[in-house]
Amino acid sequence: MITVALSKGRLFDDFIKYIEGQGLKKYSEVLRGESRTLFTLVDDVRFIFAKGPDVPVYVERGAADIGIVGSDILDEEDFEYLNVSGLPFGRCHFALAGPPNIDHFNTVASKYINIARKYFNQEQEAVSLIHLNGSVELAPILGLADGIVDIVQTGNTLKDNGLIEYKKITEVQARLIANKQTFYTKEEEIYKFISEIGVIA
Ligand SMILES: Nc1ncnc2c1ncn2[C@@H]1O[C@H](COP(=O)(O)OP(=O)(O)OP(=O)(O)O)[C@@H](O)[C@H]1O
Ligand SMILES: O=P(O)(O)OC[C@H]1O[C@H](OP(=O)(O)OP(=O)(O)O)[C@H](O)[C@@H]1O
Repeated sequence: MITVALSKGRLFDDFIKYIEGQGLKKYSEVLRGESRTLFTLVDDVRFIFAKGPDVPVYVERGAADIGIVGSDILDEEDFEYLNVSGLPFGRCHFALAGPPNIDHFNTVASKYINIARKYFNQEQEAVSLIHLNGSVELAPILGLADGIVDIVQTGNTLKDNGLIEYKKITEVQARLIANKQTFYTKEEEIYKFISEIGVIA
């Protein structure tokens, strides 16, 4: 048996649509179930449903063999895992954003403090960072910060809150990661699953 950690939330819906597109009803029908159970078994594949930032934790420690998670999470924290492949969903990007007419960002709020720090270090800009857990668009509106570093997909959240994008920082997409040991010790089962879902290792 192999264990696959799926991120709950947006990527979960995207993953189901993706495997439906691959004609894999045996997985999608079970995953679409209404139950509150946090794991399910299909043949010899056990799926677990975790919060996005916890997926690499399960994979790093071998509690899961495979994880499907946003690259934003992998870039924000350091984990040990095998980067097997990008997946064709969950595409968005990180941006520096703020109200119009900002000349210089002295303070920036973000849920992704390490990505923001790395970006400003690269730009050689001294910026004071404020960590928030979400709804970061509020920070410049309330004067808590001059701007934000956040994920942008449609751009609607920025627009609806009167903010504009100043700089695209980096692309984000879903990724398939694997545990560094079990990728080899369970090679056959893992290869069967990832080829079934259309990922070439
Ligand atoms: N518009 C988007 N905003 C945020 N994340 C997105 C977006 N589009 C795709 N993603 C991907 O989806 C993942 C987050 O999905 P989720 O629905 O769990 O959001 P969340 O806001 O981080 O979770 P929570 O609501 O539990 O705080 C991200 O890690 C990212 O890879
Ligand atoms: O460009 P858009 O399509 O509008 O998507 C981007 C928005 O979605 C995410 O927020 P989320 O809904 O996850 O809530 P959060 O702010 O609590 O993280 C992200 O932080 C932006 O606010």
